[in-house]
Amino acid sequence: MNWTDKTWEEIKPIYQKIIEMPFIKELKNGTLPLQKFQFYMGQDSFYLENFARSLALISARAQNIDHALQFIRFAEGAIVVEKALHDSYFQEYGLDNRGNIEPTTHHYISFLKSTAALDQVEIAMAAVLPCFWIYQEVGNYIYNNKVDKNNPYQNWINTYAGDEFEELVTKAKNICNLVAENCTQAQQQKMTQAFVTASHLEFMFWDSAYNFNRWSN
Ligand SMILES: Cc1ncc(C[n+]2csc(CCO)c2C)c(N)n1
Repeated sequence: MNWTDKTWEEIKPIYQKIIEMPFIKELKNGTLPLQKFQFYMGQDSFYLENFARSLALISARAQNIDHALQFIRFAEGAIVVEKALHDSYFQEYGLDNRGNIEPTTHHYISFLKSTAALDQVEIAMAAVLPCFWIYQEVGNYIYNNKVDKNNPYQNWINTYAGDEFEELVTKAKNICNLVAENCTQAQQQKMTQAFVTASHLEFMFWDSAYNFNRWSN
């Protein structure tokens, strides 16, 4: 079994918890209160900016020039998604500014940036993979189980459904499998641990938006 298939097995319980969480259920049904989505969008703007910085760092540290090219393209993609938030979705969903970096966002972006800067680059590649892969799975889940044609969040949901995004995720997975082949068992385990941590943080990111977790409430 390749590294990605093995690793997905590890996070299946986390993924299941994500699919069942109220944020995702209500996003799928179109009943998510607007304020919770606004909180999420504001935090996601910080996340995307710093996710892109982490990807650019990974690109700079990648040993293989094709991987460097791919990661710098991922970084560009994340900045483009952030710009789409600021330039169109903020207005569409009535948000005038992104607010402050709240605890879970702070935790997640600190984890990504420190991993990208200080850990072995293969571990950093594993740490950013759940961002792609979980969104693809959740996007497909929402798309395949949609209930209401007039979901107010449909435009945003569409960002993560579709073939173009799927291609991106396949590229990210393939790179992880290729680099894992040249890692020792111990290094592969560290890659898996980074993937699991990021998956927990993906759960927390939605959960914290649903509960408006702030430094001070
Ligand atoms: C907390 C959080 N995690 C993952 C994504 C998804 N995502 C953001 S950018 C990108 C790839 C673009 O190169 C993907 C898949 C998100 N929006 N917010």
